[in-house]
Amino acid sequence: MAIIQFPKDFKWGAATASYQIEGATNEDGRGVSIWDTFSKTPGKVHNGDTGDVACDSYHRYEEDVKLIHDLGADVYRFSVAWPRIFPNGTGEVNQKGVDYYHKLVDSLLEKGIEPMCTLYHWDLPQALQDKGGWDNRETIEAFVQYADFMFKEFDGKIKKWITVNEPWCSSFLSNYIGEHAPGNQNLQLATDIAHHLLVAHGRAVKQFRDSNIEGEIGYAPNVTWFEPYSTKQQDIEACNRGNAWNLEWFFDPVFKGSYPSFMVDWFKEKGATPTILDGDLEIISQPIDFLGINYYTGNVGRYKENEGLFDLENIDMGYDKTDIDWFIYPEGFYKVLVKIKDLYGNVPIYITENGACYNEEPENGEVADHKRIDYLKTHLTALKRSMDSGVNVKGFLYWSLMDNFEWALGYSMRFGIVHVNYETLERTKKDSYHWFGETIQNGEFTL
Ligand SMILES: CCOCCOc1ccc(-c2cn(C[C@@H]3NC[C@@H](O)[C@H]3O)nn2)cc1
Repeated sequence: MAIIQFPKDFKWGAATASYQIEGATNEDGRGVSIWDTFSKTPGKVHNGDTGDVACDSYHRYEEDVKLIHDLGADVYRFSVAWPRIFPNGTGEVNQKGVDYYHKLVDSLLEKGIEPMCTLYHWDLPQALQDKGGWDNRETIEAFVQYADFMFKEFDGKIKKWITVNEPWCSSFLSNYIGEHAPGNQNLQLATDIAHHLLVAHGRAVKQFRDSNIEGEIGYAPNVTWFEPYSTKQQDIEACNRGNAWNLEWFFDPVFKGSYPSFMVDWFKEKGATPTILDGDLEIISQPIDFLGINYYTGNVGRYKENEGLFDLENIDMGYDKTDIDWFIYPEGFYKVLVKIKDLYGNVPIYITENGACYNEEPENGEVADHKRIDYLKTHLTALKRSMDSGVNVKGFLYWSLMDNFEWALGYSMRFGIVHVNYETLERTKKDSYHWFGETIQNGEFTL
């Protein structure tokens, strides 16, 4: 039996996001977000689910902070709903929204839990979307105003800031694939939105530096891993393209100040070129203090002409899948982290999301989610392998603290280590919660 041990100063925690857990979408002056609009559009979200109630964390945050404390977490990652602060995206501040986040943050600090705050986790004010959303560069200005307000309002309380969560999801998944809000399907639009999200990130980092705010700032891109089916150059190059859509496309501009040329050429062939203004890449490549990494799944890929955007087909190798139909592929977690180190050096990394979807319900007040424990064991082992290979990982935040609104899949998919009964809103600690808590306490686990 192998023991997997983590450094004594390794930070452990869990993550959530505003639209997925808060509810109270029409309370205390909150403005409408694009996910309120999208979830209320027939056919967009499973079962017509919306975030109107979600986990009702807006009213139950003290109970949730106790769950985080009882877990033994060092850090809690949450996101701020931009429309709670600026209901119209810009202009007048909604003090009741600000007050809510002070109560949440104060409750965390009182229990010795470090808040890690994501500024943009997809709930863009609808008022900004009505003016073009992230396709309109004015939204960048609005984001900088929002970020600047939050930096100064919470200076000294929040010391780990994340500008943008998973820009690939907010650009390509939301505006090319069309599965997330606002649901466009246009590659040029998505490419420009991806660029504007990166500019917004860089502008917020510069504002943070210029304002001498205490703490650290980064962003949290999502990554996946395509392992070439064979050593054939076509398979290797197809997988490189698939990986680069999440990796190099969103990392090169930040760490190298340029887009990856092999992908620029590929997108050009597909009719899409990012609209870059003078100074954009200089702004985007503002140095960051840490990198958030979100990893869930990977797979084996093979070249197939005209398959998808990258002539890349997924091969079903028969790997086990979670209940959201994603392959369980911890090897990919190890490989993508080593590739990040090799490409971008040793920037401090926090795993800001990693988790498994399993939909067990409580029986006699318990949830025997042992497959989620197995997922955690294999992925934490892959993570430690990367650390032993020199990757500078500082912490791990499980996605998610509790079951919540899983975007287009609504409440049908459960990632939580705490079960939520959406009828009663009762929380039930799952077996994985207890296993994770022991791992945090011991700083190790046995494979
Ligand atoms: C090629 C076709 O693809 C169609 C679907 O493509 C994807 C890709 C990725 C996702 C996805 C969902 N999550 C979990 C969330 N991360 C942030 C947090 O809010 C979690 O709820 N991460 N990635 C969904 C769909």
